[in-house]
Amino acid sequence: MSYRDNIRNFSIIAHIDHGKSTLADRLLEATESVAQREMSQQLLDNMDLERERGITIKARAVKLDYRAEDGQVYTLNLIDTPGHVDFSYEVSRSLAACEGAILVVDATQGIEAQTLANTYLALEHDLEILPVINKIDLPSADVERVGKEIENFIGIDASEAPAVSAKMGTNIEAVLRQIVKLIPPPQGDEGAPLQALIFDSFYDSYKGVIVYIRVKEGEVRPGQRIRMMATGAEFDVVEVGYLRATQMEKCDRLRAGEVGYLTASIKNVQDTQVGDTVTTAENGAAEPLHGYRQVQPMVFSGLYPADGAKYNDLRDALEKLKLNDASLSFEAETSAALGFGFRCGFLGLLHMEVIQERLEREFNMDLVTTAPSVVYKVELTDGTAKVIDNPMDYPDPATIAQAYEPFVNASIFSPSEYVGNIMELCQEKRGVFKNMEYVDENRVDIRYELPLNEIIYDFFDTLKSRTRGYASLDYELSGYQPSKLVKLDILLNGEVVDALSFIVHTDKAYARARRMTEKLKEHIPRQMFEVPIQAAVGGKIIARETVRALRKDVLAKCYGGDITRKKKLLEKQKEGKKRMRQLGSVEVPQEAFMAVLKLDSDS
Ligand SMILES: Nc1nc2c(ncn2[C@@H]2O[C@H](COP(=O)(O)OP(=O)(O)OP(=O)(O)O)[C@@H](O)[C@H]2O)c(=O)[nH]1
Repeated sequence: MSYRDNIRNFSIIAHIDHGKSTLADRLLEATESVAQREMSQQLLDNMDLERERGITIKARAVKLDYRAEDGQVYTLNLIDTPGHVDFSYEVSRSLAACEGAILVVDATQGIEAQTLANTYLALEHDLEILPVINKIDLPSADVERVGKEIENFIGIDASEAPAVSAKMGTNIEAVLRQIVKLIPPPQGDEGAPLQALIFDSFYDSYKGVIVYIRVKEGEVRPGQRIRMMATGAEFDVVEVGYLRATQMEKCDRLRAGEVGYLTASIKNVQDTQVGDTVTTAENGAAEPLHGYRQVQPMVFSGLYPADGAKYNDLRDALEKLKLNDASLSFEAETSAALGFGFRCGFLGLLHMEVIQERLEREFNMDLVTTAPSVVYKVELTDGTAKVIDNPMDYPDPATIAQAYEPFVNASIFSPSEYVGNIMELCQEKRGVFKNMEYVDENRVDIRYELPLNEIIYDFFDTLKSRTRGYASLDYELSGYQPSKLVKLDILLNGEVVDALSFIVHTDKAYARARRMTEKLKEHIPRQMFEVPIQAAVGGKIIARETVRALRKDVLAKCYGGDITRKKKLLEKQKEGKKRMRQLGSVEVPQEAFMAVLKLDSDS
C-alpha cells in the first residue's frame, strides 16, 4: 500500500455553460473543503472579470479530502481548466497533470464543439474519462439521448454516467464514488530525480511567484535548489504545500503523484512557464516531461494612451500585468498618428479584451486601441523571410514574392437545419469545406478550414446569430498557407493614418475599403473643413467618402441663452473630446479605430 493509492488527480472538462464550475463547487461542498459561509459563488473562478463574463480564464487547483463509504480518506486534487479556445495550451497542461477527467455534458444540450475538443485533449493524455450528465432538474433534460450521444459519438461507455443536477446538488455523491473507483491513482517513484510539471503560476507581492505543480517523479522540499528545465532559471525553494479551497497549506515535501505549490522568491512568471519541468539543480532529471512549448501570441494590437502624457503609466501597467501573465507580450511602438504606445501580443481576442479591460478598470487607463491583426509571413523577392504582426510593417508589394496567412481547423456543432446558413457563412469567410458528420439524427459536426483573420473578429457572433444561438465552435491552428494579401491604407484629409491600416485578402479589398470608409464617415464628426476619407491599396485610391464641413459654432445657438446651458454644452463637448485623437488636422474618436472590427458583422 503506497500513499499514492489514495490520491486521485482529475480535471473537469465541459463545453462552456454546461456546468463545470457549478459541479466543482458542489464537490467542494460535499467534501466540506470549504465552510458554507466562506463559499463565495463559484470559488474556483476567482477573478472578478471571469465571474462577470462567466468564463474560467486561469487554471486553478484545489485539494479535497473525501471520506469514502469504506471509511478510507482519499485525496482528490481537482485541477480546473480554462474554458476558452484562447487558452487551449493551458488546458492541455492541466490535463497532463491528471489521471482522469470528468466530462460534464448538459442533459438539455448534448455534445457540443468544446465537449468533443476537450475530450480529444483528454484522450491524448490517456486520461480515464468519466462522463457526468448534468442539469437533470430541467424539464427538457433527456438523459438517455445524451447518454447515447456520448456512447455513439465519443465512443465511451456512458451506462454508468451519473445523472446529476449540480445546481440542486442532486447525486453528487455518485460522482465522488466514481472518481475513486474509476480514476487510477498516480504512478511515480519518490526516490527518482525530481520532475514536476508546472501547470499554472501567479504572482503574489509577498511570496513572489506561486508555482502550481504536479510532481511526476521524485520529491520537492524547502531548501532544495531547483532548475526550470526550459528556461534554465535556478531558485532555492522557500515553501511547498497544498492548495486548499480558501488558503495554502504548508507541508514538508511534495512527493511523486501529489499536486501542490512551491515558492522560491521568484520575481516573474516568465521564469515559470506553464508546461515547463521543475527539477533539482544537482542530480536532476535527464529529460524534461513531454509537451512543453512556448506559447505564441496569435493576435496583435497597438495600445496607446488616449493622453500621450500617460505613456509611462501604460508601460508600468503592462509590466504589472505581465508579472502575472506569461502569455502577454508587448514592445514599444510609435505611430505617426497615435504617438508613443505599445504593440501587444495576445493568445486570442478574448485574451486581448480581458487585458484591455483590466488596463482600463484596474489601472484607470484611457486607451486607444488599433484593430487586432494576426501574424502573417512573407517571402521577399530577395529571398529573405519576414514575420509581420503589424500592418504598419507590411512590405512594399513589389518586394513580396509570396505572402502566407494562418489557417485553423474549425469544428462547428449545430442542429442540422442550419447547415445551409453555416456553409454560407464559412464560404463568405473563405473557408474550405472538409467534412460533415451526424452527431445524432438532428445534429451535425461540420469541419472547415478557415483563415484565422476571418474568424478572430466576430465569426462566432455571426455564427450564433445565424443559428439562433444553437451552434458551437472550436478551432485549432493548422498552419500557414500561401495567400493573396494586400495592405489597405486609410487616408484622412490626404494623409495616411498608419494606425488604421490593415491587411486583407485581395478579393475582399474593394468591399472592405468601401465599408471601412462608410463606417469612418459615420464615426468622424464634422469638422470646420471638409474631410475626405480615402482607402488605398499600394497608393491607388479604391474608395472615398467625404465628411462635410461644419458650418456653425456649437455655441452659436446659445447666444443670448443662459450661462448654465452654455456651460453644459461645453462640458459635453469636453466629455466627447476625451476619447478623441487629433490626427493631423482631423479629430478622430476611438470608435473609428475599432470600426475595422465591426465591418464583418454588417456583411
Ligand atoms: N438548471 C440547472 N442549471 C445549472 C446546473 N448546473 C449549472 N447550471 C447553470 O448553468 C450555467 C453555467 O454553469 P457554470 O457552472 O458556470 O458552467 P461552466 O461550464 O463552468 O462554464 P464556464 O466556466 O464558463 O466554462 C449557470 O447559470 C449555472 O447556474 C444544473 O444542474 N441545473
